Amino acid sequence: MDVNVVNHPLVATRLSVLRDKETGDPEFRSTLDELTSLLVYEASRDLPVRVGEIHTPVSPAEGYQLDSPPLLVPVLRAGLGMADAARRLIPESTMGFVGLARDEETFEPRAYMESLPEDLSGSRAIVLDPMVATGGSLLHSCRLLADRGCEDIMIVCVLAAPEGIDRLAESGLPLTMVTASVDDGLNENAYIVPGLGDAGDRLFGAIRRF
Ligand SMILES: O=P(O)(O)OC[C@H]1O[C@H](OP(=O)(O)OP(=O)(O)O)[C@H](O)[C@@H]1O
Ligand SMILES: O=c1cc[nH]c(=O)[nH]1
Ligand SMILES: [Mg+2]
Repeated sequence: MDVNVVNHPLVATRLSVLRDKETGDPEFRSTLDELTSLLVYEASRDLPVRVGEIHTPVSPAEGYQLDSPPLLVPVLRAGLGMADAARRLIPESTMGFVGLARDEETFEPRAYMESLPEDLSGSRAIVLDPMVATGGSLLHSCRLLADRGCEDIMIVCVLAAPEGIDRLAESGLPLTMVTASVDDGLNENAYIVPGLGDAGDRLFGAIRRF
């Protein structure tokens, strides 16, 4: 699996704000929004374009449109914190949703929602989730897309653990990844180290679900 770790001063500074435990929830939300714009800019670099003629006020010129814009798929909850920025950057996109909550004893994802097009034959998708820890949640999400025929799945995340990357790479699914950092690994609670804590809780508050 191709993993693009975006090496850029603006990415590094925003990631540091997200990592800092002193960063409050409103700043966490706005900084994740900014960082997502930078990551999606990178992720969309190779999207195919169609060339046609447009007219400036002065003369004809070459114009470009995205050819088959991607399906954006935020993984609830935390991926919702990336959804607005991604859609702002690619307004031609459509959006589907997957809802998962990791069982904090087994570390396996529990699915509670999916809203995706039935047929994704030949299409591409950009999956949004700030955290790839064990990789279980992203594996589940990407399988849903591949089972519908999606042939090109790009994961855009903020942090990925090597364990999660290995699991995704071994899946045989058509995946690539854009991330701000590959961190050291997982602790005994399967949290990313050094990480940034629980992204969903920092965006939306801690709630007990099961
Ligand atoms: O790689 P994994 O080990 O599966 O862990 C990563 C998942 O955990 C977090 O979501 P969580 O389950 O906490 O749900 P939330 O976004 O609603 O908080 C995160 O946003 C990922 O979806
Ligand atoms: O470090 C982690 C691991 C899973 N989910 C998170 O939000 N953070
Ligand atoms: Mg969470």
